[in-house]
Amino acid sequence: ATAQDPLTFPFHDWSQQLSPHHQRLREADAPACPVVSEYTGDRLWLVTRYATAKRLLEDPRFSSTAAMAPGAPRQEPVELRAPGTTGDGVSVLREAGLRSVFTEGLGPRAARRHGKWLRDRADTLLRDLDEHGGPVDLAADFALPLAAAMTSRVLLGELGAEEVAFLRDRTDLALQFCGATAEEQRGGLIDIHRFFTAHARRLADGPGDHLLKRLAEAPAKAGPLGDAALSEIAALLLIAGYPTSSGFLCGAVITLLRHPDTVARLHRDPALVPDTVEELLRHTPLSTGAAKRMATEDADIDGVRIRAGEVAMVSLEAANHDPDAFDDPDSFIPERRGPGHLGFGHGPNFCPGNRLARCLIDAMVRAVAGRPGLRLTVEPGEIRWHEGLFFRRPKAIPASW
Ligand code: HEM
Ligand SMILES: CC[C@@H]1NC(=O)[C@H](Cc2c[nH]c3ccccc23)NC1=O
Repeated sequence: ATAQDPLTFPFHDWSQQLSPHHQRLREADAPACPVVSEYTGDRLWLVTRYATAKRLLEDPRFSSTAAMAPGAPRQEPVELRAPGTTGDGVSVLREAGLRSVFTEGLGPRAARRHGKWLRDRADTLLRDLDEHGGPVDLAADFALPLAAAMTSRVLLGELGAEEVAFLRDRTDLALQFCGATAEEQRGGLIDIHRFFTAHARRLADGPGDHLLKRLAEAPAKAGPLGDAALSEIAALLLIAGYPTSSGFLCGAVITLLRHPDTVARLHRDPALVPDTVEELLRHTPLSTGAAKRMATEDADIDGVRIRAGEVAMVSLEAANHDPDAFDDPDSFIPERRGPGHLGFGHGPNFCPGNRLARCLIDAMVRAVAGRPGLRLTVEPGEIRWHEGLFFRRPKAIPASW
């Protein structure tokens, strides 16, 4: 690939097998390589090296908000914004002066508050499967219900099973590279916006102590949140919190079951759980796209000139498998020492849900380690994946004891 004949992006690596392009680009002489969006024709830069990724993500000249603005060069087929919305819930929170309520509601105290019932729920789901016996699908019957329970009780308030199914279907439709027309994808975004226009206030006023309620009740700068802002924020909690945690949890279950020796060690020594959670976040690929930042002025990244208005993307999965940062990167080694992973990004847009996400993954790991002997009943390469999703998710995880 050269600047005259750049690679198209994304690389269509819908399973946990990263595209060989990532390694090729990491080893290329340029720390940022030109790619072209397969869907928009936009020219974009792609960073795959760990060191360059960190420098770019902490550089204030590169803005995530600017990369989301209408008309910005983009990787995705359609702009992630329903008509009549800003499509930028993070800025809606900031302008309402609610960033601190938001990060507090996702912070260590919230993770401790929810940790107990999350562990109980993970354990109950797995125990019921164990007692039921026979082959199980650890996606539909374990990981997805656990991620849905977290999304409902911690983020959005008591969603019914059919509401969860509707929202999962709509986010899958909206957040994919291929598999739907642009019109259908815009329809998915509109359906999500319509759902929260109709239900955000009811959810906020409903039972439970969830983040949407705390945000609706917080004294905001310009008075309490209006319905439009509340529904944008609810859509942000869904889009940022649900396809990510459900896809990641499924992927992490597969990574764990591919390493039964680690599961056996965790059963003997639960002190290894936190390191296992971090190594799952480094090793398990989630996004098939990349974190994007627009240069707000001409900037030089490790010798590559990125001009103002151009968009540079970081493949966090490629960076997390960079051999210059992690020895033997494709091996799953919970005890490994080394730099921090980029599974939650890095810099000003570091995932504000990271504590809660770690708590969810921890609950899953403890439940699986509590019932050793659970194993995949298919080869990892035979697992089928939802093709085209921004956030990888398997169609099923066939397993048995
Ligand atoms: C395993 C689960 C999760 C993973 C792996 C994950 C990972 C990430 C990553 C890598 C980013 C940075 C994207 C970028 O740099 O452009 C991010 C951003 C974000 N995440 Fe998470 N996330 C997870 C769960 C959650 C949850 C449960 C929430 C709760 C609402 C959440 C809320 C957000 C928000 C609001 C942002 C945007 C932050 C900003 O742009 O300033 N995430 N997440
Ligand atoms: C259009 C493609 C889509 N656009 C994004 O900005 C995110 C950035 C990102 C990378 N890993 C994550 C994990 C959780 C939440 C967000 C991200 N990735 C995408 O694939």
